[in-house]
Amino acid sequence: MKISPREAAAHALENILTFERFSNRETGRWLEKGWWSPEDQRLFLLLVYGSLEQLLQLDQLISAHARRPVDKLDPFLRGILRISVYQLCFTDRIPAYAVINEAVELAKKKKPKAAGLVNAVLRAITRSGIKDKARNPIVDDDNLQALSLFYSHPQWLVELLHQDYSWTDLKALLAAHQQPPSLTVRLNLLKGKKEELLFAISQEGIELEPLGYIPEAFRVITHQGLITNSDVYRRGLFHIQSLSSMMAVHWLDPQPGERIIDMAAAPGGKATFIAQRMNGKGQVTARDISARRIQQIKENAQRLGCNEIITCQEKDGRKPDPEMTHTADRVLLDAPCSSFGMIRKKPELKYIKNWQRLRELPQLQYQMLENAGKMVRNEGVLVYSTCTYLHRENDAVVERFLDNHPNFKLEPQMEKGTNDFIINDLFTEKEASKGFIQLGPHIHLDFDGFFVARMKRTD
Ligand SMILES: C[S@@+](CC[C@H](N)C(=O)[O-])C[C@H]1O[C@@H](n2cnc3c(N)ncnc32)[C@H](O)[C@@H]1O
Repeated sequence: MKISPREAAAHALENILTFERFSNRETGRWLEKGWWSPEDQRLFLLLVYGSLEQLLQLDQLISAHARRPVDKLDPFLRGILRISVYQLCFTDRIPAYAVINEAVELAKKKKPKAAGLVNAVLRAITRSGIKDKARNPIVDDDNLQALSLFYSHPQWLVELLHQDYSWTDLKALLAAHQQPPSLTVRLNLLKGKKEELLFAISQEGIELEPLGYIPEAFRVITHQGLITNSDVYRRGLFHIQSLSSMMAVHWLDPQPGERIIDMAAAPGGKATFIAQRMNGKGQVTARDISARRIQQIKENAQRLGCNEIITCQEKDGRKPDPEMTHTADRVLLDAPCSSFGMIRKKPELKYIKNWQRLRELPQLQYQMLENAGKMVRNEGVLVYSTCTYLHRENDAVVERFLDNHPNFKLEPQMEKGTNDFIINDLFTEKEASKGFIQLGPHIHLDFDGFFVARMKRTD
């Protein structure tokens, strides 16, 4: 039965936070029902993503006014309160009385006895004049607790980031996480010339603008409904991909006819771009530990028309693979990581609670990098990337690998020549000449947080 965008947002929020569903999948699931007008779809997304972005502030207000911790509230009521407080404190377009009425009606539908509590909490928050306080930047500097609350990042995460970032950079980073991310796509030049693809895509009401850094990269300006439901998407004319992801493939610099191994390839964003950069000629081995996610590589490769040169293999990258020793021209290890660089797109990542996994990541990454290195031929290239900011998962892993393998050296790919377009627009030549780069949305606006290092083997 069709429900309103507000009711769906309350459910979606709780599914994401309680059952740890990814926000993109959960919101996609609701949008696919095709229930709402474009305006209502936007409202739904605003309520889900806005509430996730500001969750800690919202919860603090709710707990204070409900006189009990949010986690003691019924999940659906909690969802209603969260999206309503978000509207009261962080949006201007809906008057307070309308927000409160809607919330009370929703509560009555499922939990009639709790409608009074919802009404009382929301009225008290409205009367408290909290709106301006919630939005004003904190004046009080260097206070971890204040930063944590204001930017809605748990204190442990702020502390973790502060181990690697100065106060100024930390604040800029947290603030950048509150900004909406760009939706970027990669044109699939295996399916036609750039102009032909752009024309076909525009015919379906999807407006794109070029992004100077990478020739295949475009920002989506307007589109109707779910972009993945469009015919041009289904026909594989483009792939939704972050600029950072595309850049990692440019750093790898795959060439037609080569043999490339992608060690952690699912869902295949980079593997399919590698195949595209090779003009569909050569051999890409796309491996992953997850059989379910390998299926996604296959679907993407099929849709993008590069399935003939991509071979999928279910493989644990921690285990050595003697048969493949020295066989690859280039190996990409886009390692499993804490993914904090994706917070703008998946704000729920801020609230993860799997500490054990976080602690184990550097060792997992190192083990996989060791095995990746063994597969590279002499004079071949090894690229290590992650979508996180933490030194211990990035430079520290690479440094340890280089210390133990003197036959590998960092290689500055960004020399004058092949990849000038990236240097000119994004990095200074000095930055680009180090052989690795840490990207962050506080400096490189359109990019997700990302790390890439390029190494060359010389025996
Ligand atoms: C960052 S994602 C890869 C994204 C992919 N390169 C792309 O561009 O679409 C990391 C991947 O590592 C895989 N993974 C995790 N542990 C692994 C292991 N021990 N061996 C191989 N793959 C692993 C995960 O299943 C996940 O698909």
